[in-house]
Amino acid sequence: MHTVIVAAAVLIEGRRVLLTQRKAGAHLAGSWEFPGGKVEPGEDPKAALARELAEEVGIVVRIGEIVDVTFHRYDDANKAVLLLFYDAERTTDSPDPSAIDVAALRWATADELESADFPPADVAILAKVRHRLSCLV
Ligand SMILES: Nc1nc2c([nH]c(=O)n2[C@@H]2O[C@H](COP(=O)(O)OP(=O)(O)OP(=O)(O)O)[C@@H](O)[C@H]2O)c(=O)[nH]1
Repeated sequence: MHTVIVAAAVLIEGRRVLLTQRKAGAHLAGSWEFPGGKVEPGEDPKAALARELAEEVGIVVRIGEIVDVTFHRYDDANKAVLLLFYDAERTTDSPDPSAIDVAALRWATADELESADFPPADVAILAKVRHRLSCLV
């Protein structure tokens, strides 16, 4: 089994976090997730994340601190993922996000983050994001 390194964004604006939905035919199709994707060999994970956000939802971001790191084995897909979750913020001149290479996107409140809608690897990050959103005034 091989391990894939994945970088994903925690992008919060106005008490909501940006989520994307996986496309039909992909691993975990239909799941909601934190936008991001695979880090290519030799690529800086932060640069990979900025690239993925531009490709998938057309936004320009600054990548901040690491929020969480998770390891999860997907036996059904015969792969494991090392997920690097980073804070991200849109630059002031960034376009609004649009669903360019994802099935859909939405801005979710803390109450809307249902673990069942997300990949099993996201349990810990969901708890952190829920907590963070509920602390915002
Ligand atoms: N972006 C993102 N990926 C996640 C999250 N949680 C999680 O388990 N993943 C997994 O991390 C991998 C992300 O890589 P990707 O988006 O480039 O995956 P992919 O479908 O192109 O992979 P494939 O080419 O192996 O089928 C997927 O297996 C995805 O299920 C998350 O919150 N955000």
